[in-house]
Amino acid sequence: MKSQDELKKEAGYRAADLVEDGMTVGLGTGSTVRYLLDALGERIKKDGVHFIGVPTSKRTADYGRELGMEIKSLDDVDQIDITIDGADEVDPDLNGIKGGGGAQTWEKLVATNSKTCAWIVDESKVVDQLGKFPLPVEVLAYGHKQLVKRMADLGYRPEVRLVDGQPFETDEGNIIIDLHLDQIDDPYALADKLSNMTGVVEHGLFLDMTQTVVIGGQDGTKLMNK
Ligand SMILES: O=C[C@H](O)[C@H](O)[C@H](O)COP(=O)(O)O
Repeated sequence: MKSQDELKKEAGYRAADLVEDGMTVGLGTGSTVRYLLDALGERIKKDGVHFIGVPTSKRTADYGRELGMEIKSLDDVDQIDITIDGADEVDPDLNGIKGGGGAQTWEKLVATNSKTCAWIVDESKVVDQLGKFPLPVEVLAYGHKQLVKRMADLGYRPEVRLVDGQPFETDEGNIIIDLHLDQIDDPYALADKLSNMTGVVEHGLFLDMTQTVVIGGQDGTKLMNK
């Protein structure tokens, strides 16, 4: 039986084949994406493939540069051909939850400016209904305690994400509130509600944003297409 990490690696390496010479590529964030970056780094060294990488976090930008990639900010490119990113949960409609690493705001910005998107996941992340994974919401630090109260009143079971007892800080200097919802019956309605809450920067519901999911599984790597 392969470990979850091996399945992430297989998905990441398979998705690296989606990148073609000369492309501008949105580079996601997380442990699965790290394998994608490794695979792309190998293609740069072995085949001399050249592409421009648009990172979705400082971590990805740093690691991409280390591997010899040309890295540009979203503001310095005209368009992105494909974005490849991880996900925390994916449902049969290819909607998903992202932000387990706190990077969902840049991830959504890069994804919405891409011609096409692909997610790379291990099979444990494919679910019938979204919501078991706590939904990450990036919020401004100022006033976040009031926002936590409002979310609690709405029954969202909010929890400020902590690292070593201190609030986790995103690349934009904001805070993450994780919502322990258990199940999300209407992701579109919830997305609207969260987007309309003052103080919310971006939530981790990614709806109708990806066309392909590359799934690393015990029986091999499979593709789900919209
Ligand atoms: O903020 C982080 C991202 O949305 C990640 O892509 C997501 O959390 C999946 O991460 P991993 O590949 O580490 O499970």
